[in-house]
Amino acid sequence: MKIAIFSGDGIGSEVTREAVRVLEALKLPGLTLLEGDVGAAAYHRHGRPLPAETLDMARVSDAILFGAVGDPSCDNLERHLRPEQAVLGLRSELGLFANLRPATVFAGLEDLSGLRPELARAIDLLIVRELNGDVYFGDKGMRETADGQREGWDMMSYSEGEVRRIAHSGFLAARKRGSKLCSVDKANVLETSQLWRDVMIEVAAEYPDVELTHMYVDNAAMQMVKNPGQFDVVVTGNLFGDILSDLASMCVGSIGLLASASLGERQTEYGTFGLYEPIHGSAPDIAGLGKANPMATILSVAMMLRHSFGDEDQACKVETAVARALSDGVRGGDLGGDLGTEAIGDAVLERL
Ligand SMILES: NC(=O)c1ccc[n+]([C@@H]2O[C@H](COP(=O)([O-])OP(=O)(O)OC[C@H]3O[C@@H](n4cnc5c(N)ncnc54)[C@H](O)[C@@H]3O)[C@@H](O)[C@H]2O)c1
Ligand SMILES: CC(C)[C@H](C(=O)O)[C@@H](O)C(=O)O
Ligand SMILES: [Mg+2]
Repeated sequence: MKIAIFSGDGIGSEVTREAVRVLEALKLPGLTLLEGDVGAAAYHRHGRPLPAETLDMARVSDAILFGAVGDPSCDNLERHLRPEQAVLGLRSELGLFANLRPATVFAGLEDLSGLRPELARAIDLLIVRELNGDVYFGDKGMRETADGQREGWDMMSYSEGEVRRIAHSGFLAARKRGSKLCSVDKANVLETSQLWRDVMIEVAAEYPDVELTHMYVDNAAMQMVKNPGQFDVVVTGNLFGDILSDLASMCVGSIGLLASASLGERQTEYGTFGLYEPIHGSAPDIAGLGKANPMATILSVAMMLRHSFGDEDQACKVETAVARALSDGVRGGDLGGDLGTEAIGDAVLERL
């Protein structure tokens, strides 16, 4: 089994290093790790954030472990050269349209949530975020209006087929959990969302065992803080899912804890091909200081074991080691403690 490691920029390489230590400690038979350049690192070395060699490496791998991309020094480059294009390019080139972002409160962390402990305790939700469409991938540009002002524009759209396939991902995920699916949109204002809602209702007919509800995204943000325990699976578009998942992360305590899996249709001999990454970014404010919490990336390895290698036992082993570390009081700066990235990695490894 081949895993491509794309650690990227900022804390990306720091957190990925710890996740790779965990992966190696599992001694999976026939494991081969490949390393590729992405993001600002790739731009400086190859002139592009997603070099052809990296994409080729992704294509011959069974799964990808991704750190993070983004560097303030690149924020004024032409858009196609910016580091973020690496992760966007991998998602679209590899057809990884279903992004699973689970958010659950770990025992002992209720007091560290941004919410009151009694609200936080009930959080056990999964955001299913569409990843290949929406305003992210529409035409965009800068132009000049008739009265000589600069105008930025981005086209938002979803085709019926794009909504249908993520609807199935949402319903199937709900069926494996509490059978409740909340579709989040902005159908009161956007045609893109009206189509989204119509298609969700059509697909619901195939899943009579799953309860489908709808919520506008502004209300969903409010409800996530008011009563997050009401959510089981949330299915939503690319932009709303991006925002709601960062919100959910603080409801469970820290963005340093939220893992993700990005899946498509490709099957390998081991399972579903996927890209696994923490939901956070390259955190330039703490990059190079050894302060980042690597748990989100380590938990992404667990998701990889589950989805791409069908190894539920090893996935649970990794998740249990992280949960034990947290219940034993292992805390990085993001959770009010003072342990560094490597010490947190050590703590998880000791509990594997
Ligand atoms: N998938 C990705 O590669 C990805 C995701 C999000 C943002 N980004 C990029 O990352 C760069 C920085 O973005 P941002 O600052 O908006 O978001 P960010 O997620 O990088 O950081 C937000 C805040 O959370 C903190 N934080 C994030 N991860 C942490 C961790 N593991 N441990 C402790 N603290 C952590 C940071 O220090 C910062 O204060 C930008 O270039 C952005 O485009 C990349
Ligand atoms: C870096 C950026 C393109 C990315 C996104 O918006 O999808 C990030 O915020 C994420 O959540 O993975
Ligand atoms: Mg994001």
